[in-house]
Amino acid sequence: MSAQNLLKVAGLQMRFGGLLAVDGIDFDVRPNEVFAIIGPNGAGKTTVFNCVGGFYKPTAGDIVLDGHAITGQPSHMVARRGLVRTFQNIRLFKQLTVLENLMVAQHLKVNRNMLSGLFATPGYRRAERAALERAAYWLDRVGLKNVSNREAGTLSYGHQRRLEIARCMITDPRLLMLDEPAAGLNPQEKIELQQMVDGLRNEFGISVLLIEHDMSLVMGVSDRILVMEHGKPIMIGKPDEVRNDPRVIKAYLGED
Ligand SMILES: Nc1ncnc2c1ncn2[C@@H]1O[C@H](COP(=O)(O)OP(=O)(O)OP(=O)(O)O)[C@@H](O)[C@H]1O
Repeated sequence: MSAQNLLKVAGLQMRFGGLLAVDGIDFDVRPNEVFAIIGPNGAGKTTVFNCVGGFYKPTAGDIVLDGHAITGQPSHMVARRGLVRTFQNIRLFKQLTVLENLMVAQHLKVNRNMLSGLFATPGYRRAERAALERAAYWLDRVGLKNVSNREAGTLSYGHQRRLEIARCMITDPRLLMLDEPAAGLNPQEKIELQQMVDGLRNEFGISVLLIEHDMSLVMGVSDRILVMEHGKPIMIGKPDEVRNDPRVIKAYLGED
């Protein structure tokens, strides 16, 4: 891997029948960087996310994570390489408790040996204890300690978003992909979300790839931003460059 990038996307294209939803998208995400993708509705942001995260197989292009080609690999494979994501429509195990959601996330990663689980070997019990400790740490870290035994589906929207992020972070990712994390949050929750993203990046050295419509969050948290329109790139730049670029203003406001 080049020290310059953790994720490299080149010539990405995704066609749905006659529709070119994404075409000619190139960008990289550097270590410890928050990189956002913005653009009007239907610009192709989610499609890029789904290609990078292993949910779609792109029609063309290359996706390289940490020096490994992951183009077209399924999401569980890219997750093993340290790329995890949240969803626009939150996807938790709603009938499980908050704590159970964090335990399940770890079992997918560490406990692949069913026999040791069945016979509760010392190694299994040790791993289970460690998993509980990690869950307790993350509950505390995202402010959900007091609701650890509540069913996830009964939490407020803001708390469900935090749990989704904790569930990603507990797997030790290198790249955290957040799909419209501010959707449905109130102004105070948005401020807390921005602080959380910033804090996670600083403390754990992760990179963050973000899709978001809330401009104050995007401008406040991102190092660089890719602006898309009709599946194509308009520009990549720092928040100030993007904010003042006439092409971006035109894409959002349309032509008179
Ligand atoms: N599975 C699919 N099958 C067919 N067309 C699709 C599919 N997914 C997305 N599209 C189309 O691709 C285009 C880009 O959609 P996409 O959801 O990626 O945009 P977006 O920028 O994420 O939009 P939004 O901000 O509204 O979420 C749209 O025209 C959409 O209708």
